Amino acid sequence: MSDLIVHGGKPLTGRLVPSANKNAVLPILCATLLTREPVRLRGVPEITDVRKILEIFRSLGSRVDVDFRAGTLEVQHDATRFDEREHRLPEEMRSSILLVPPLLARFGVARIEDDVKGCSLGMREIDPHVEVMQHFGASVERTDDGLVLRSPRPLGASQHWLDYASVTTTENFVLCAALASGRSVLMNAASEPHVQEFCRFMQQLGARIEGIGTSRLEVTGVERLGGTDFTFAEDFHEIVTFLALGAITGGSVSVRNSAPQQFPLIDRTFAKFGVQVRHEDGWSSAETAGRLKVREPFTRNILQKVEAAPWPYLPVDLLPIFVALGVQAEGSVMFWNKVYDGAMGWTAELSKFGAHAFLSDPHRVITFGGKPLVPASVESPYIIRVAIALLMLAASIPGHSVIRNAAPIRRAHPRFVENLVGLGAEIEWREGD
Ligand SMILES: CC(=O)N[C@H]1[C@@H](OP(=O)(O)OP(=O)(O)OC[C@H]2O[C@@H](n3ccc(=O)[nH]c3=O)[C@H](O)[C@@H]2O)O[C@H](CO)[C@@H](O)[C@@H]1O
Ligand SMILES: C=C(OP(=O)(O)O)C(=O)O
Repeated sequence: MSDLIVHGGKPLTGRLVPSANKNAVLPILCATLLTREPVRLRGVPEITDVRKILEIFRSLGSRVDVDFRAGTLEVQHDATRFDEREHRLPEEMRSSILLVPPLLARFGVARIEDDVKGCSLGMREIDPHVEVMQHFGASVERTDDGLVLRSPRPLGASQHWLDYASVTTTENFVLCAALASGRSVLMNAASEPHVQEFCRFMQQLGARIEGIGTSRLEVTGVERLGGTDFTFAEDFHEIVTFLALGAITGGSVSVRNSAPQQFPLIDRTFAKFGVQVRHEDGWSSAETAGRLKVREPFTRNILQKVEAAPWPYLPVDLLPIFVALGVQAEGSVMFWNKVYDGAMGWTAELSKFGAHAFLSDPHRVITFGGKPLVPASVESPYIIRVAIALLMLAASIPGHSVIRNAAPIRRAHPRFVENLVGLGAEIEWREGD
């Protein structure tokens, strides 16, 4: 178990360059398996999920040359082989499922393990993925510990309309369609910044994709994909995290941000807690005039609210970070997670800090913020941004707090503790059983 020990109450101040977005890096890594040509990636973060994917690449016989200090990765899958009886996809990460289309395209066979669940946010379905593979011509067989899929090569083109705008299902559709024979169309496609970044990478490999950033993606299959040299963009999750850490501790953090056009709704959400975000010359910063305070709506008798849903709504993964602001801000806010049915239960843990948060149903929680808080020892569920939300509160409360089981942070944020120490935090990892 990895715990975070925090001596809170210090304002965090300074400038930071964020890392790449795990949810762009992982599908892009999986996509490299579609080509036999060398691919060079820059800005590769040293996070556990990346290590797991590189490990499976090595075990498949691919060439992997990574330098995490420089952030560069050279990968080539020319001598790669896959045996469904021998190889297992990485566990405890959702992105494992993104290895399935490249395996089908290259070897005509793939496995989906029972454990491709990722963060414990509630039900994480595999049916939409299986349906996509079936539309492209795959057959599916259930085994004791997962599914085995087999498909013709090349895959046939597909016209498909998703039940909902699923991030990884959209990416899997594009991965299948890139080398399929003919024109494939996906309706109700996801359009998150990481989905767009992934599609741009696919274009660099030579994939023919139209409609990036919209809910209709059209992909015309090509015979083969080439190599490329690609630099990852900055992670909006990490930008928001550091801005929020500055605001909640009464400090001021500036974060490099090359895509402020993605931020208008995020900025308005910060403003609901009295935090003003500014974007200038490629940097974003957050300022608070005095205490955090919830902005009262003009409509009488309603609560201020933050709604999270598929893009272009506020991303659900950011919700815990705003819940932490809600706990510290004077006033009440309703948080509404429209995606997951089990992502809010962790808020019971907030009472250990002396906070008042009420779980109204599996999707909604109300914070009654601005109460005096005390340091505490709290337990994080296996949810990356919840570990961060608990840490934000610990950092804002004077005294000694412990976030038990904070290791999920390492799935997405490289050098997280080092970065916070650089901003003036007193925080360290404690490794235990
Ligand atoms: C590796 C990766 O990229 N993971 C992200 C990806 O996961 P992932 O692609 O697994 O998430 P999906 O978009 O498929 O949504 C997750 C679950 O939410 C439910 N659902 C979702 C949308 C909807 O309109 N209705 C609905 O019921 C479904 O049960 C679904 O299984 O997107 C999620 C939603 O942004 C993020 O939390 C994850 O961090
Ligand atoms: C929930 C997340 O990741 P995953 O889907 O891999 O669990 C996340 O990145 O916040």
